Amino acid sequence: MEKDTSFLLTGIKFNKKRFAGDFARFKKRKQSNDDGSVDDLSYFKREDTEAENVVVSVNKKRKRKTKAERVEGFSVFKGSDSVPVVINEATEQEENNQKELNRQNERDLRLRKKYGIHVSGNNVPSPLQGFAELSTRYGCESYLLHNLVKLGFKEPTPIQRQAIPVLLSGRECFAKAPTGSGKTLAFVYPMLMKLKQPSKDGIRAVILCHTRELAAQTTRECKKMAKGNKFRIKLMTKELMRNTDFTKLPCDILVSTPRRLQLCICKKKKKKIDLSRVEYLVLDESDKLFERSLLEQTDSVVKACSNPSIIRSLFSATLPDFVEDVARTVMHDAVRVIVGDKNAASESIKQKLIFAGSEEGKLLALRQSFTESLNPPMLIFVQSIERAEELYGELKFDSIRVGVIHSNLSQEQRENVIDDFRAGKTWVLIATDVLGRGMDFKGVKCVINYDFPDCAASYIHRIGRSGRAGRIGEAITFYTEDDIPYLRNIANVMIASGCEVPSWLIDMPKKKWKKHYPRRESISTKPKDQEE
Ligand SMILES: Nc1ncnc2c1ncn2[C@@H]1O[C@H](COP(=O)(O)OP(=O)(O)OP(=O)(O)O)[C@@H](O)[C@H]1O
Repeated sequence: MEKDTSFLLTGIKFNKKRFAGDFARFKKRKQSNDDGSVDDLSYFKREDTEAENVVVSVNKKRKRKTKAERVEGFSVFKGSDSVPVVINEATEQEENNQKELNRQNERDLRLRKKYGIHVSGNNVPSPLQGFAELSTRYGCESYLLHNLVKLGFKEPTPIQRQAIPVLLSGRECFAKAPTGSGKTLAFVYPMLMKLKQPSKDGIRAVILCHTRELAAQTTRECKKMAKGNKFRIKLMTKELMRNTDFTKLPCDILVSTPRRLQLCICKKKKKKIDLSRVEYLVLDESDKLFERSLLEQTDSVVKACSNPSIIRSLFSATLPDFVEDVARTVMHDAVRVIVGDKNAASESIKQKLIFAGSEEGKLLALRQSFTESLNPPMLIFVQSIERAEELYGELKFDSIRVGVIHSNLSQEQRENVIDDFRAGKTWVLIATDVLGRGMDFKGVKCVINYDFPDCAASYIHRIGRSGRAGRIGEAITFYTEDDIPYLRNIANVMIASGCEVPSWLIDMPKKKWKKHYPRRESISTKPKDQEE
């Protein structure tokens, strides 16, 4: 990674667009300084006079009251000492404004408390009371409101209530909200509102997702929300990468993985992608994008988005301290929005831990749970590609419609597996962590962590594939002797999400959780001497 990335530098550039008022004042001072004209002096004089008048207005307040007459809302002063009239009016106005501001602040506090929204930052915009405010407060176009109705969304979710106004007011934002709580809409909707119309100015918005599957899903969601407008919303596919002259690509919003976009940034001069006009950049699953495996690629993209007025936002269901630190240092006047407890999973998921003893025990427990109550669609997570194939090999001969997905499959195979699962052709999908984040399979009722997750964040995201959009979900996590030292970390998440946890688990010593991928015996019911 380069040392002085623009991600670091753009954070401290002066945003002329956002601070247009200040910029104009500054420019005026500077101009007058340059030519030393009278304008220069009058600028300061005007300020001085105002200050003087404020003092006068305070001193003469009582006197003026008796001399004032009200004519259609204007105060008219008789006599020569009527100069401070405007100031007095202004003071009253200021007091009223302050009172209204206080009332608004109280309303905001109540609303935030009701929905578990925590914010920090300067002058955080009020949360939305309902979707109707998008129109009354922000002049949202009717096609967008119409799309909300078509999608059946009646009320904004807590993250939408707060993050949408933040982004609409042109502020950068880093946000954490539970899995399945509608973060996609929280960043896509304000983006569409701000972009207003398609334009020929090149790519104006970029959404980065950590996997192709999530990028494809986000593109689809984006198109659904933009229906009725002619925005060109493109998914960066292999084909697009290979065959496109990006200088001619009609595109308003681009959704991509960091890897693919980085390759297009590095292309030969003529055909390389230009991100210098990007006005909105979203890093979805931002903590994943900042992990070592993706950091360099993510950084290249952020750096290429060099527009000084860019609005960047980071979203995830987990927000580790290091991401907060990055956000605080590099983002400009950002607002932090946290919904719920910082280390909690979605509260609509019933979480269970099952001691399986050994690897063999896990397979028995899984088959047992299928015979007792198979509750499809269901996701089963394992820790490696190899183990995903092994488990698939075991289950495909059972009378269950089972599929498997991991990063060794071709893109087409991955797409087919996802389509089959969405269409109900497969009931149980075995997956590695490639599917652990962001994917929205509405009906998933149960997630099984066949292999213990490698960290608390991965646990929160995996089980968050169930219990989405307020639905009830169930998460079962198998553990063996190898996993016991890490149980306490899961217990912490369970407690934070309001689940009951046995007291012996709470009494366990805390262990710093490095990546936990123990070597496990292969998944097989074949007697050991028959294994190849
Ligand atoms: N206001 C709303 N009312 C009802 N459903 C909604 C609303 N907003 C979004 N949804 C639905 O909620 C589901 C989850 O949304 P989304 O995928 O954006 O969640 P997320 O917070 O990004 O989850 P994750 O952290 O797992 O990525 C989707 O099916 C979406 O259509």
